[in-house]
Formats: sequence, structure tokens, C-alpha cells
Amino acid sequence: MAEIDLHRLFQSLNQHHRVLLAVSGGPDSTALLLLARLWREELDDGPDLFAATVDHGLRRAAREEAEMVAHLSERLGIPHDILTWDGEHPTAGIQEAARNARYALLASHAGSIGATALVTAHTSDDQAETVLFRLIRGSGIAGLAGMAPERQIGAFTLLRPFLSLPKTALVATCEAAGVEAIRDPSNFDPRYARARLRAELLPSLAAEGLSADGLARFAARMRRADLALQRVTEDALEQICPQPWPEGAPLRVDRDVFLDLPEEIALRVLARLVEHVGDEGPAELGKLEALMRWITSRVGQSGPAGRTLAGALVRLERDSLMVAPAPARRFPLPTT
Ligand SMILES: Nc1ncnc2c1ncn2[C@@H]1O[C@H](COP(=O)(O)OP(=O)(O)OP(=O)(O)O)[C@@H](O)[C@H]1O
Repeated sequence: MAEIDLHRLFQSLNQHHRVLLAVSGGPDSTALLLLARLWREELDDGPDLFAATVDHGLRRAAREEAEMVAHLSERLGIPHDILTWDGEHPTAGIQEAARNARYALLASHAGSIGATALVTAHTSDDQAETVLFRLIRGSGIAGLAGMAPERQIGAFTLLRPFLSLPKTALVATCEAAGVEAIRDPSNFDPRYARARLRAELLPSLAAEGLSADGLARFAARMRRADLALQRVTEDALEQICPQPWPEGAPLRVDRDVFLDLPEEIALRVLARLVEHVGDEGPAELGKLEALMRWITSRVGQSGPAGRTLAGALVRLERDSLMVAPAPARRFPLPTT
């Protein structure tokens, strides 16, 4: 515990007057509770700490575990609440549904207690799993950057101060404090892809020399590259299609300038235009790449051909690349 520099670790929390710690009762977030309290104790002035545990209603023991966190928080003098997920529990994709519900409950609770930051205890091991998971799913640079240490979500900031710390350091923190953390059996259930990664793939990679720590460092490098690429993309957009962009109207960029952009930047520019004009959120990277190949194949050809993606119609015109709202379906479904 002595090697952890608490001031450096928690400096991002200091920008806030009230922060909400997300504590499942597992070793990582129990250590978050212990270390944040230790850090706060040493400050004359710092944020007020609050904690919350979500009971997803998925395991019998969950309520009791949440109450154990409540007792520990009380001992530490940190106000704690148990938040219950009583919405519909789907049978497929339960882990993702539970995660979405958890963040929604925590965000709404943060709002109700006036906290502007939500703090989770994701570690470098979680980061390694996330990166591998995304690599398998075919992510690009932005996805391979893993979880951000700090992210703005609407009115509050999501902070992950432990992203460079290994789980072992946090387990050791709990042990040194004599606090027993909860072991969630779903973390070891081979029905879940993450559990299989943790149990099989990560140890095999470590045996070949790619440790979880190495993967987390890789994610940090990808984040650096992604931030640089984001900046270049913003500059390119500013140059070829200055904002504000009209709503519901076509956007046009100079065709030759667009085609002359480095491919990664052209893809990002295209992604932004499609997302703004379309109504289906961000387009998948693989589909954007296919659209880009189609655009370059259209150079030198004439005719009004266009392609649609994520609710946007894309057309290469004589002087411009046009991105417009996709025409409504020709045969709309009856509304009654
Ligand atoms: N039920 C929960 N209630 C509150 N916060 C949670 C809950 N589950 C997860 N979190 C937050 O999200 C982080 C990452 O979740 P994850 O599922 O990876 O961890 P965990 O297995 O619950 O165990 P740990 O507490 O050791 O991280 C946790 O560290 C914690 O900050």
C-alpha cells in the first residue's frame, strides 16, 4: 500500500466538490473505498465522498453483499446507498444489459446527490481484457485505446483512477487493511466471453511475453495516437466543411481535397459526416471502410450512383462528396 502515490492517483477527483464511488464489493472497488478515504483524510479541503452499490437482482447473495459494502462505508464514514435494478432483465445479453442499467442508476444517483464525478475501480487488468475483447471484435484505433481514464458523459465525469494499477496491488490493499472482499462467481463463469479471456487467453499471451500490463501500455499508446488523429480530423473538418452544420440538409465537401486526405483521416471525416446526417448513430468501422473503397472506386466514373450507411446517403459528385439524409423507405410500414 505504501508504494501507491495517493495524491497522484486521485488528483482528477480534486476537480470536483462531490464524487460518487462505484463499489461492487469486489477487491478493486473495495480498495477504491479504502484508498479514497485514506487520501481524503490527508487533505484539509477536498471533495465529499459518497459511495453506491448496485444490486442487479441477478444473484441471491447480491443484496447481502451490497449490505456488507454499506457497513464498511459506514465504518469509514462515507455515506452509502444501495441502488436496485428492478427494470426488465433480458435473457440474452444479460451482462451488457446489467452494465447499462448499472451506469444509468449510478449516473442518476450521482445527479440526485449533486456529485459531478462517478469513480470506478477499473484496473490495468480490466484494460487489458477490454483491449483484447475489442481486438477480437475488429475495433480500430479508437477502440484499441481501451477505456479512457476520464470521460465526460452528459453533466458528469466518469473517472477511472486505477487504470494503470494491477489488480494484485488492490487485492493486497484489501488484505493489508484486513477487509475481506467479495468474489463474484460470474467473473469466473466460462459462459461469459470476458471470463474465458481472463482464464485462458490472457495467461497464454502472458506466457508468450504479452502481459496484461503490456496490453494496458499498448492501450495508452493507442489513446495517444487516437487523440492526435482526432485533432487532425477536427482541423480537416474545419478546413473542408466548417461548422455549424445544418440539420437535415446535405453536407458537401470538396471532392479532391477529401480524396487527398490520408486514408485514416478521410475515414474519420466520413464517419463524422455520416453520423451527423444519418439518424442511426455511429457507423461500424468495417462498413465505413467498405464505403470508402466504394467512393474511391467511383473516381473517374459518371452517374448519380449513391450508397447508404447508417441513415445517410453518400454520393461522389463531379466536384464534391455529398452526404445527405437517406431517402425514406419506399414502402413505409403501416403505423397501426
Ligand atoms: N454492482 C456494482 N455496484 C457498483 N459499482 C460497480 C458494480 N459492479 C461494478 N462496479 C464498478 O465498475 C467497476 C468495474 O466493474 P467490474 O465488473 O469489472 O468489477 P467487479 O468484478 O465488480 O469487481 P471489483 O470491485 O473488484 O472491480 C468496479 O470496479 C466498480 O467500480
